[in-house]
Amino acid sequence: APEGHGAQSRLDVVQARGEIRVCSTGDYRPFTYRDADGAWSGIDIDLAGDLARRLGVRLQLVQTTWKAIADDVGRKCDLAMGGVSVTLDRAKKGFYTVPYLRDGKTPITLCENEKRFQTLEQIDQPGVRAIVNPGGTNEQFADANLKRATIVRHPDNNTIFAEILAGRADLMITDATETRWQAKQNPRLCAVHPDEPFTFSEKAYLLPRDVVFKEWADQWLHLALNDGTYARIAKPWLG
Ligand SMILES: O=C(O)C(=O)C[C@]1(C(=O)O)C=C[C@@H](O)C=C1
Repeated sequence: APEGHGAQSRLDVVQARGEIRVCSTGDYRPFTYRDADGAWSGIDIDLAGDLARRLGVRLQLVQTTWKAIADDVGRKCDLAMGGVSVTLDRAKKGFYTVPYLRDGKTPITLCENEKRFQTLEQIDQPGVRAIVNPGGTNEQFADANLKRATIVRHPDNNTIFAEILAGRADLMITDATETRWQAKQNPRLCAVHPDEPFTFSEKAYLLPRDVVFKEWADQWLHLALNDGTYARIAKPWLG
């Protein structure tokens, strides 16, 4: 049957096409990164490779943004991978696989300021500049929790940490996994209590509303989590 046939699962569409299209933002290390030459890397890029291999199709990565990601799934691509948090709003538009990683929001700041920004009350003060990337759960968290501090919206998540290093922002509140990675790359940046973040969240892959496709993706991810594939792929990124 041709692509788009109503009763057909996307699982069949992808196999008939011989290619799976995976949306990713490419701006969120260590999950997904796209360099200036367009080359992709990251935990979820490697896992997308494993998924395609085990499904027996080619992998095509498709550029998306945090604002557009939930709408692009099912239109521009078959699923989205790359540090996507489970949110109940996105779950109204699509399905998620089982989760594969636990995370939560925590601050990252210059090491010399680490003691000043331990609690939300310390951070939410006049004169404190909290920088945030728009479109995802970081912005939602900042809008919901920062009433007195200044929220600096910075469109490019790849240069956001340089803004803190340059002194144009005091801190960012983002996922603990990202704060650990960025602090490792930049010795002047410190992750603030990344093992005790302010929130609980989980990472999973976002799919269209298609139970047959979700069933296969869940079985693949469950297997990868339990047969050593996930551990092997995540090790160089998560340490
Ligand atoms: O929106 C999500 O699901 C994310 O987890 C992505 C998100 C965000 O929350 O904005 C998380 C951390 C990165 O700094 C960039 C994007």
